[in-house]
Amino acid sequence: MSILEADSIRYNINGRQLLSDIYLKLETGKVTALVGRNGEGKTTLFKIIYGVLHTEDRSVRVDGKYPGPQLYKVPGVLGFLPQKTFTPKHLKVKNLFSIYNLNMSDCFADFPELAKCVNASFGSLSGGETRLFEIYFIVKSPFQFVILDEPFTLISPIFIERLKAFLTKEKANKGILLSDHLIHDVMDVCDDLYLLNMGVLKKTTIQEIKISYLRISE
Ligand SMILES: Nc1ncnc2c1ncn2[C@@H]1O[C@H](COP(=O)(O)OP(=O)(O)OP(=O)(O)O)[C@@H](O)[C@H]1O
Repeated sequence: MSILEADSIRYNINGRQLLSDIYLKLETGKVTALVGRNGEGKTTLFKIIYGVLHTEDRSVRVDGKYPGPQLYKVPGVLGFLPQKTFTPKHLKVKNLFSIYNLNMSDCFADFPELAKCVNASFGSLSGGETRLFEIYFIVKSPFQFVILDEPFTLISPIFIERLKAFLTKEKANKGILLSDHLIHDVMDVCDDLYLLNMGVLKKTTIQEIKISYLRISE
């Protein structure tokens, strides 16, 4: 098992303390979820952990060692799915599988509805198809950990169900950190759950989220 710990993270934006003294732990074999309302700083925290956004106060350890501030430069440790698409539109889907060195049949076994896209150029796909392929490429790439920023958003219900099954299977090989506003889908797949509220990150439970965040009383 491997552990990634993000510790002592603070970040100020326009004089406002967006993140204060954050501690977050990821483990391989688990899906860890981060929930919080719009603008709470979830994406900002992801970018800081990944190393593309600088802050003076940041400590990220992988198995107790410090790989350096730009984790994205360290091979095989951490992959990141941003909210916006990042794949060049002119590339054909089948060529992307070659670039990522991934097997198309494996992908279409998990997502049969995507098989029809194999000869299409990436730019001609629907928003949901685009998103699923990018999630697939990041999750299947040889990283110990992956961060998925809003993987369920923009995806149709059938694809969400397939994606949840896929993530539940793939966590056997890696640690997955995700955030999404589709809280019920998040709760279906997560093993560990954190709530980001007013700059403070707190480990929580599904029960607590239902009561305090979704206002569902049972
Ligand atoms: N480059 C920037 N310049 C100024 N403000 C920014 C910048 N990037 C983010 N912010 C602000 O920082 C806050 C946190 O943004 P962030 O995108 O991290 O939130 P989030 O929790 O991911 O939100 P959402 O759930 O809507 O995606 C927001 O108030 C946002 O407007």
